[in-house]
Amino acid sequence: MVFQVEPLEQLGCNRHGQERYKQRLDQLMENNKRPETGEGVVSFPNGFGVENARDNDRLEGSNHPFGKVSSELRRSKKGSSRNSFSVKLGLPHRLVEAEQVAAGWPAWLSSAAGEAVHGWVPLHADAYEKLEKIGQGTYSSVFRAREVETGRMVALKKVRFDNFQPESIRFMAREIMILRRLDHPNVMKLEGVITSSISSSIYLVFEYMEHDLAGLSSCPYIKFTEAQVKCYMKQLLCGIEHCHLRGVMHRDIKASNILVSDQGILKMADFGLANVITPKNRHQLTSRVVTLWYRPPELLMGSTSYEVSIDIWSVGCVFAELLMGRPLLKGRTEVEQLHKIFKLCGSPPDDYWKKIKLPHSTMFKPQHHYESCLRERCRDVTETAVDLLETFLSIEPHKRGTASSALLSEYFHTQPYACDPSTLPKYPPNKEMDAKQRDELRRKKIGAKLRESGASRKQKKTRRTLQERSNLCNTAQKEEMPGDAQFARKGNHRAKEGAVHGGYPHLSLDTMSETSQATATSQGEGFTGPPEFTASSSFAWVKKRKDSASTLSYNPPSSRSQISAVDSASFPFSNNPFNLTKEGNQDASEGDPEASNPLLIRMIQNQLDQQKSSYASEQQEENKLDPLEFKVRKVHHSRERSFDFRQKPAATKQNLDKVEFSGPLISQPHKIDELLQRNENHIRRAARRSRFDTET
Ligand SMILES: Nc1ncnc2c1ncn2[C@@H]1O[C@H](COP(=O)(O)OP(=O)(O)OP(=O)(O)O)[C@@H](O)[C@H]1O
Repeated sequence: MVFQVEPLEQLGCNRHGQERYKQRLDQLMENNKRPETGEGVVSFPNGFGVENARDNDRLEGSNHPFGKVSSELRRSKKGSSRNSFSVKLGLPHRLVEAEQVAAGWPAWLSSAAGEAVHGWVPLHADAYEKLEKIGQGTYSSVFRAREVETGRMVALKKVRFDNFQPESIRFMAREIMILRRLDHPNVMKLEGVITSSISSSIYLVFEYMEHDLAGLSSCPYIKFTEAQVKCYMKQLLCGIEHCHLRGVMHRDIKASNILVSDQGILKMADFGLANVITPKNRHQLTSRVVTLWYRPPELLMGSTSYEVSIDIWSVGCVFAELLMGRPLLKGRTEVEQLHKIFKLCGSPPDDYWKKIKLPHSTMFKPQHHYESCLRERCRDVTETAVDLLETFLSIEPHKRGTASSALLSEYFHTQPYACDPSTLPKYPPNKEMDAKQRDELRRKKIGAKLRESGASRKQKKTRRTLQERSNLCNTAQKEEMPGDAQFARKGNHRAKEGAVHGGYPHLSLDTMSETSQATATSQGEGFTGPPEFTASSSFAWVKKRKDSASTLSYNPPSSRSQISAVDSASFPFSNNPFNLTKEGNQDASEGDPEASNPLLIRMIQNQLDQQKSSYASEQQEENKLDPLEFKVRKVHHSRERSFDFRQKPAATKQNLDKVEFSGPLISQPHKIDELLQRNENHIRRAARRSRFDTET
């Protein structure tokens, strides 16, 4: 039997992984000695990670410890992409699966995403001591852990699966494959994958990073010097340059996805939305990528044929955040985001609108031309920095330059130069999550002050009532589930997590009073999104929701909706069929004109519909080209995205299941968010279905 394996350097294994891998190979060779010679046979295909002829040549000629690349096998790579894994290995798919299962991979993983773990052996959970939770993403929870053997800290990203649907497994597989393709000091390295043949979960193992740029830049007592900003930007651009040169578009660059170690080393993380583009595989892409505040105008206008320049726009937003200490463009909806962009960067000239071939683009053309006010807004920033920022934030993608050209810009070649990462201060733990926690504490303090002053006697009464009910329900819970201590513990644990999340308090009965009050007092800049109702709270929630629903309903901060109303009202569209001017919306002066104009809602719906169909066609197109391109893209709406309707009380879910194509006049400003969110959920579901239809 011939075992085809990847050269270790292509696999990106760490030292321990490599040792384990070698041991495994020895074992395989031992078990498969040729009877006549007693020799084990291992050869190298041109497998995953070998991207070009230079790599192949290097490998073919090399005296690799395990053998040589077979040219024949390299040629066989041209087989159909769906079967490429087996073809590459020169083995029937079943045998490859069997081999992976023998190596310790669960069968479900091997059959759905064998290519991602090809050549690796799983790491063992008992090699790590899991510590506290340090991050929460849409599809994952991240934990700090200690490698038992070395005491080294690592981050374990636990990936959530949707009932083991192959698509959600492959979704994770794509992230793994992209991470394995990258190898750069400023890109997070995947060290291995923890799973076992009996386990139903998967952990990705990464080097532990103490901070992220969102947490650091929002910290009130941290003000970066110019040399420090240059140091971070230089590292970020080097990481991005590497990704782009390897054909990887990140598609979710934002301050919280840029991690920084205590040694000042910056690494790009979270490749969950990344995609590989090569001149050969140019196909339609989805425009529903990149977190709203960092999303470039062409995506907001529905482009499906964008390039790596979308990442450069996001880099510009991160750059501004580092310079100013707060996010630059904080839109609540796509329309508002685009409006903010035009107001800041200037609206594009007429010939831009003629040239661009974007669906509905003329709908977004402002009636009045906006001059850029970026320089005015960056009054305290040096000339070279604004020049670079202006380049990054060019409305026209080709004017943004590249990561390489940015690294050559004046900014990095004038004093003060970028400082050395090792000279950066050692900050206390500061992640986006910590910033949220700070926000939450601040809100609680304000709430406490209000209570003390007796200003919110009514609130106090409700809280007391809720607390009493909560106690009652806790008793009921205990009574109904005798001995189910684990359940109760889990509930408490989730509640604690909720408190840590700041903006997304998980409601469970024992914290209900606290979180509802936090929601009620969460006004002002710290808009962090509506509360999330967890499964752990559903038991008591079902019992009590009638009574407490009014207290627990979500009210977005009034200040934000006011800002939005002012901004949007002053944003006249040229093709103004909706009369979206200040005057035209005077009736709705209390709310967001977007929210109060059913025609605009329809316009947004049109855009969403269009995106939905382009998304579906992208999926079909991607499925044709690469069987592993399958995932439902995460729809990022900055902090709104934890709004999970599935976990809403049943009574409201019914209503929420309806799609509103042309809703009635909506008076509350926050309704537009719900409407958009609801429609997006429908789009996601529809896209999932369409992908399933294509796959089955
Ligand atoms: N290597 C690491 N070291 C320390 N913290 C990490 C590491 N990787 C991730 N985190 C933390 O966990 C959070 C979530 O991780 P990540 O962004 O990879 O997950 P995700 O599910 O893809 O999230 P999102 O929904 O934001 O895209 C990060 O914002 C970060 O704070």
